[in-house]
Amino acid sequence: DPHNGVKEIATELDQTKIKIECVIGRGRWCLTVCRGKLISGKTSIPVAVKRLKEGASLIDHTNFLREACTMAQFDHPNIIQLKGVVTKSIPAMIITEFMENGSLDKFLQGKVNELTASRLLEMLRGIASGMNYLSSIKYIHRDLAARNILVSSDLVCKVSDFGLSRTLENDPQATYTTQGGKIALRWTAPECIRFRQFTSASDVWSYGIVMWEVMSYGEKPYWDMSNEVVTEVLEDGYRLPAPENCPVSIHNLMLKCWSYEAKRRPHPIEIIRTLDQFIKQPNLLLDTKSHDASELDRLG
Ligand SMILES: NC(=O)c1cccc(Nc2nccc(Nc3c(Cl)ccc4c3OCO4)n2)c1
Repeated sequence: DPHNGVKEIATELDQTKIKIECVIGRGRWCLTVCRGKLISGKTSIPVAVKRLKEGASLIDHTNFLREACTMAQFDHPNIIQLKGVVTKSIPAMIITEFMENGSLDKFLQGKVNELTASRLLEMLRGIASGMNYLSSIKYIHRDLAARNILVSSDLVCKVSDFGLSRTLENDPQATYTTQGGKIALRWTAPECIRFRQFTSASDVWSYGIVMWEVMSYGEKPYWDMSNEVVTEVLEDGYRLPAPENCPVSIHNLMLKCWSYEAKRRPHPIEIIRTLDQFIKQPNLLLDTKSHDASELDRLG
């Protein structure tokens, strides 16, 4: 029961120590995300504050506290860090570290000439490390997507939006399946769509889509193809093509994540090792076709 669990595992903060500066995001009518400061003695730290408005339903309140309980259990540099909660006064608040660059999908859009392939791989490596941590503690995210990754001022990527994972209720990309479940279809493995079989291996499929989003600088997976056509062509073996200037070996890793059989997809630790090799030896990224020194420069 998140109403009791949150008291046991999350730090209750004094709401007088939280100074709200501005609204930076809005969810459902009852949820806002603000930038603020958490005051501790003579110092203060920048925080993000998710607030649940008075009058929110019991379901909204339960999901809100469930998200706090979930985040309170995590401790990893690539998972959003919970600083504490306010539950003893209204509005209820979840306070986390502040991620200056916001969501990864929006951050990447318009940065084609600013971020080198090497920088993109570092970001992907961080997300894979966060996913590996979740897999190691048997936590299935169910909604890995660039919109649910946050970016710090020094471009560290952190997995976030956990309260939604159980229900996907608030994800605007989530639609209802014919069986009545709610999923973000373009990021979801076939076995989840067909049988609701969510596993760490289906998170790896979603990670492959995140790889494609990152290497295409925030392009929408499958562009304007309808959900029905996406489902159909995936069953026929179609997979997203390599984004422009994406090294063949990176696209090959995406394709492995999109193996139809879950057991054939790479384990997160394999993904980390592969990305580490590419980061340490960019020459491994040189495609099979002929290239010149400028290709290495472009890869950064
Ligand atoms: N448009 C934006 O949302 C935005 C823009 C710029 C910076 C941040 N930054 C940012 N940093 C950290 C967290 C969040 N959002 C968030 C999440 Cl995702 C889950 C739970 C929770 C949150 O804040 C407190 O509790 N955001 C968010």
